[in-house]
Amino acid sequence: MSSNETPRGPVDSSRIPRYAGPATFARLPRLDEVGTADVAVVGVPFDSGVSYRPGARFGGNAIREASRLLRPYNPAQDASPFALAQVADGGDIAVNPFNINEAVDTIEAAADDLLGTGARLMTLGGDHTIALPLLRSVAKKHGPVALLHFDAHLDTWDTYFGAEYTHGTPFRRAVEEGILDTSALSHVGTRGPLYGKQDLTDDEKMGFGIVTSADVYRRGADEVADQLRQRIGDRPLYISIDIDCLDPAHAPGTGTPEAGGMTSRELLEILRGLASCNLVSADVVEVAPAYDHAEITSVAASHTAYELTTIMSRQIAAARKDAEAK
Ligand SMILES: N=C(N)NCCCC(=O)O
Ligand SMILES: [Zn+2]
Ligand SMILES: [Zn+2]
Repeated sequence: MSSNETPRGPVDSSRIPRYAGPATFARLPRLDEVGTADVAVVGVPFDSGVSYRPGARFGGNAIREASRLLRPYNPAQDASPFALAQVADGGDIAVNPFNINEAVDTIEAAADDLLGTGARLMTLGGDHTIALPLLRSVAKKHGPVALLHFDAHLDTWDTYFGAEYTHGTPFRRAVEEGILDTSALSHVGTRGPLYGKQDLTDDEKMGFGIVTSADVYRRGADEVADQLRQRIGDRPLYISIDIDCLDPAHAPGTGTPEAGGMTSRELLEILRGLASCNLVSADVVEVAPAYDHAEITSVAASHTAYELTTIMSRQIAAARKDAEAK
């Protein structure tokens, strides 16, 4: 979208019932309807990398369905994200469910194409395996990126059944490949049993700092966001959100649930506290609707993606304004 075009926003829910018609994220136009977008929301229906309950391949569409109730003005960030920039639903990246290596390559190539148009990506998973090809693509464009990883799990394990590409291993691969800025890596919401203490030592050696879910509870969202912001500075930032960072009470619909997690309020508040960071792309993964109830998980995921797209839209609009002033 050039600066003098008005973005095409969501369907007006005061005229067309929000439950009518096919679901796109937040009832936004499809990418093919607008040509190019500043932020492309893309589904990745892939869950062949999971170690426990399957079903995250249906996550993206569940999030789209739950996002019908999102409204165009976000008071928490005082912004109308879909008016500030063109946000559009790019549909799904169709990947091979029987061949993980091929799926990983397909995701990377599709992300290259989308990022090549100048869009930032808001990806809806899918299991956490998909973060690796997305990070590869983002790093090709921006160089090694800062990573903020919200998750109950570390996802820096080495292999499962000898497999390198799984939902428990994306960030170890990413560190090995040199696509992350190891001076700004953080896990948030970490908790639950590990295989051994070595998991933590390995993780620390890779450069990760950990904010546990208990830390979030004790210190509060604002203080946690302040600390993260300082660590990230103005580096290009990728945010990866495994919905199991939330307590199973807030996100039952996921494949590897762990007790003692963050509330959805804490997650949303931390994200809002990061609004000044240079967010280049993000994902929300591990929504498995078969274990969900009353769309609890997909509603939380849709609001999470809404905050993330709001951050991106605000930055795009601010950058445009700066460029125009010059
Ligand atoms: N990324 C997610 N959701 N889970 C990783 C858990 C890996 C394990 O079963 O040890
Ligand atoms: Zn997890
Ligand atoms: Zn994960």
